Amino acid sequence: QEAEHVSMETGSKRCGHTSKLGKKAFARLQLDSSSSDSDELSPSDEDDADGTDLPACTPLAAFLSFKQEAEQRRTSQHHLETAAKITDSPLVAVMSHLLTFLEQYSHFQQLQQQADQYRVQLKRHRVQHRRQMKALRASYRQRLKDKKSIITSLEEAFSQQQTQSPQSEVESLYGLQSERSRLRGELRLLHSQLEQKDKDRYSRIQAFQQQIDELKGCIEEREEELSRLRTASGATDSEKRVLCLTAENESLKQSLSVTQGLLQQLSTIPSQSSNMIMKENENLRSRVQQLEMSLQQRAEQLSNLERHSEASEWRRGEELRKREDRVRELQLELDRERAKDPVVKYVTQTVEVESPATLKHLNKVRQKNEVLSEKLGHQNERCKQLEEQIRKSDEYSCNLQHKQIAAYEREISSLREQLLREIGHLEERKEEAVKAAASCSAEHFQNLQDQFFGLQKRLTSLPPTLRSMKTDYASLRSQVRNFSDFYGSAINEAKKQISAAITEMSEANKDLLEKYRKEVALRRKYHEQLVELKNIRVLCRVKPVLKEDQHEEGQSVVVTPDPNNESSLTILNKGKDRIFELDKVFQPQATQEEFQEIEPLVTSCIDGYHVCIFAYGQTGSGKTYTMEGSVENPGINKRALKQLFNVIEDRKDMWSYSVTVSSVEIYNEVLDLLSKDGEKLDIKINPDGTGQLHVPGLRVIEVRNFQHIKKILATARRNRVTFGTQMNQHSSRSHALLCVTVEGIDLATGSKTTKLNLVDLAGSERVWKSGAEGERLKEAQNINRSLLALGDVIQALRARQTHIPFRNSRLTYLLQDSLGKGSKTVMVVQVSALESNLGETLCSLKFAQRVCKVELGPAARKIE
Ligand SMILES: Nc1ncnc2c1ncn2[C@@H]1O[C@H](COP(=O)(O)OP(=O)(O)OP(=O)(O)O)[C@@H](O)[C@H]1O
Repeated sequence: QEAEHVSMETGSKRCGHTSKLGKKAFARLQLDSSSSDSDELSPSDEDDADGTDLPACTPLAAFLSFKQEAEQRRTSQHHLETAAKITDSPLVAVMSHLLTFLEQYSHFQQLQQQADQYRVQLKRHRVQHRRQMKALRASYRQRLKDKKSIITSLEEAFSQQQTQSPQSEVESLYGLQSERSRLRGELRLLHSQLEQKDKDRYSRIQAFQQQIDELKGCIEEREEELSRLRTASGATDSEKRVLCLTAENESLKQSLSVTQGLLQQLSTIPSQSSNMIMKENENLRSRVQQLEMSLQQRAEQLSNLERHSEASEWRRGEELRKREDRVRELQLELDRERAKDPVVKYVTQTVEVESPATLKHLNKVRQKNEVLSEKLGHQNERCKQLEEQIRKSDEYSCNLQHKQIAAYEREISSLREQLLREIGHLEERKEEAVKAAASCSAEHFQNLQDQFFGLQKRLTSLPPTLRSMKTDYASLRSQVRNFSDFYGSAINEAKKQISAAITEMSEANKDLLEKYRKEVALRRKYHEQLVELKNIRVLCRVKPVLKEDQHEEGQSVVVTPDPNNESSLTILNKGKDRIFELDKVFQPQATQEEFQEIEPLVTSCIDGYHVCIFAYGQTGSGKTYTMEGSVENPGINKRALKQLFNVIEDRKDMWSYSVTVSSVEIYNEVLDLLSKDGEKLDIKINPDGTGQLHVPGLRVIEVRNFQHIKKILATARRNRVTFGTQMNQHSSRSHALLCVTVEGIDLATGSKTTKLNLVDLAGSERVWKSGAEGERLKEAQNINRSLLALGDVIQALRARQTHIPFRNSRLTYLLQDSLGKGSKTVMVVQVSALESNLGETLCSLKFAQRVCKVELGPAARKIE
């Protein structure tokens, strides 16, 4: 409860802090934007803004603050989840969830209000943006108009230039220069405007930077607090606070990074636009410079032309003047000569008549006159030529002027076209930039709007859930309030009850244990009495299913030992379960070590009882495995003899024992397994008068120790007849009988002799199944006959007949001592678990049950 209380407190504190932060951000942003925003609202926008007392701020700031709130809400939920994990109680976890939702509810309410305000602000901002865009477009249009007017004025200037004289051209050049200076002034103005814009942008960036610094300060504060709380040891509240603060710091960092990202975006957008404007201005400047240069060139050309025309005019004037002077001179001379004419005529007439000297003079004058007239003709011709030259030069200068003007015109028109293209291009680029900026801002607003709508939807869907959870929470809270008391008292009560029950139980257990011990002792006593009376025990071992046994695929297991009752086994026959009760059933997975049942029998053997252990069962069911075993897993034979030597060792102070061993094989005939000559033997009654059976010629070896007997067993095993059948690859085709005779001399009283027969019978088999033919068939028939005789003996013993047919077979004849009255016998019936062997398994188990019912009577010590 305390944990939840603390988390609630921290949550509310966090809320307060966040709202403070939000307000701070709003105030700051208001400083940036209110001056330009507040006076541009349309009436409809003002209507929208009615009822909200929050200052106007940019949607970006609103969005950031909103995001921050959402992050904090998420982290607070995470803290409560962590708290629930710590307290490790489902009820407290539910409580914490409810608390989270309550906290969220209050957050959502605040957020809803903020969302409304943000929407209004968004609208305002959109209107403002539209206006800004409109103004921008208008300013661009105005500037375009200005440029067009400049071009038209230039055109007019050029057209005037065409009509004007060189003097007027010079004047228009002056006009153009003044136009150029005016344009320069305009450019300067634009530049200053741009600088102003840059300054504004810089101040806005500064404001954002300040905001970021503040956020960083907040984070540092939180981190300090966090480290302070971390140093405080082991307080759960502090840990929670630490977790809360860590999460807050994370969210603050996130919002900081978001703000920085947006700041970068903001800083890049204006710089892009300013870059564009700068570029444009640069282009315009270079264009103006080009124009100026071309104007200057044209002015220079015009002045050159002027100078050239002036010079040619002057030359022409000079030439004309000279010619006029010369014509005048010649005219005067001509006039003078004409004026002299009557005197000469008279003289001539006089000369012709009167004097050869006069005639000579006359000829001279005439010649002179001819020369002069010739000179005059030349002069006239020269005058004509000069006139022609003047006319040509006039024509040339006129052509030159026209051509140059046409070239200028062409140049001007091409320049004008180029300028128009440039302007068109610039206009297009401007339009594109404006469109891109508009689409970008529209997209941005669309995104923001989508986000707001999404959040709004979420907010609208949450309140009903929150309401229901709130009611649940209230009821649970009241329950939880009383829960700790109730829980404590219930636990105390339960503890008391449990301790009482434990004491009661322990007392009852003591009684039960006592009773159980008594029961166990009684059971053991009765069992021993029963064994004493019955003296034949039947053990069953189920062979595990080996790979080589599965000749057919999909064979099912039909033999199942009862896991709860170690003397019962179930056979599934034709869909029905048949239960067999025996003295003990060993599971398929039973190991060789589990055959401790034989240990007391070995001790009985030393104590003077005749003991017989024999294995019976279908061929390949594991008889030899159980009796002999392998080198790694020795069977009953080795274990029994080891036990025998152990007991002898224990009793060596009071008893002196000698152990002899013989081994026979009943394979059609009786054969000695310990001699190599393979001589056939016969069973006879001992002529010593004890009435016991013996086999004359049988090799009997005295055994010194256990190691010695291991070698003897190996020899017997080697000499045994085995062949492969379909049922067993190493089928023992004979009954093997290991006969151990123990002669014990009581060092105090006298001596006694006992026998331990360990018998591995040949397997009962169905001839058709084992595939026996010829010699094997004969063997099988012999085996089956001797086993039949064993069955008859068992039947007779069970029926307590006076005549027991021991002599019907060599096997029963040899086992007469061990199966007869007063002996202790253990039969290990081996069965296969597979369905294919069900028939043999049933036969073996039926035989085992018959043996179970046999009573050999109380065992008798054979003491001499
Ligand atoms: N409990 C067991 N665990 C592992 N292998 C076993 C087990 N019982 C029998 N086998 C294996 O099954 C095979 C047949 O066993 P075994 O020769 O002992 O049968 P058998 O009853 O003596 O047959 P037969 O009567 O034909 O001589 C052997 O290879 C043996 O190792």
